[in-house]
Amino acid sequence: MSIWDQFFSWAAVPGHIAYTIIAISYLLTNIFWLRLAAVVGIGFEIVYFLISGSAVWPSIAWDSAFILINLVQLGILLRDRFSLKLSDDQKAFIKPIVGDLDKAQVAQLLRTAEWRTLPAGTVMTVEAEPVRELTFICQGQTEVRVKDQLVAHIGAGAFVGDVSFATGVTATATVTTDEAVRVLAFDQEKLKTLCKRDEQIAHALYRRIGGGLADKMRVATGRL
Ligand SMILES: Nc1ncnc2c1ncn2[C@@H]1O[C@@H]2COP(=O)(O)O[C@H]2[C@H]1O
Repeated sequence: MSIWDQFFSWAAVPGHIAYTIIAISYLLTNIFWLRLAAVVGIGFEIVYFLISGSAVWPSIAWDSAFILINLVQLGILLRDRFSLKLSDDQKAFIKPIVGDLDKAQVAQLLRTAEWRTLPAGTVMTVEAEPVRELTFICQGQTEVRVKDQLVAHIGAGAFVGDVSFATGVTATATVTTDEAVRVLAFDQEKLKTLCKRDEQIAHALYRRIGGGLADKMRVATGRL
């Protein structure tokens, strides 16, 4: 049989399906759908090996191992996805941070954080002291003081502690709540560990922090 006859034969159909799905999986950025596509694609590849009469047992054994690895990871992702229980308010608050992360990644991200309501007058960071948390303000207003001078007010949608999180330095300002403030407080250490493990989460978070710092700079220079 010529190469073309082989390529267009019925026996090659599962192979074409397998490699098309695997190629599509390379284009996916959502880890859940990527793994699912990989399992389906590799499954078709095994069928292809079996019906094409060229059962290559070492390849089938390796394919089975790849499917098993992906199924275990899919199980973990599904467990994380189902563990995510958020009110509509909470979903709206975190939307700017999580972007288009998978639900399982959002659940992992939220495991490093705590929802809190801080009463008026709460000191969130003290200038020149270490910062333990990266705090995202969901509702309410805070004041930012440097050397006891008021330099800014920051509110919903902004981070407090972003400079120390990104650079590892002590607090550049003292931040105090002006009123009751609803926050999502991330443990910096846990968050850094998660960012090392998952580049997509790190990318989404640092993009948001970068955008927030640019906004703060624009406000600060606009006042000059
Ligand atoms: N000029 C400013 N405008 C807005 N926010 C600021 C300003 N200076 C400091 N901050 C915030 O105050 C925080 C104090 O802790 P960090 O230095 O980690 O991160 C700082 C910023 O989140």
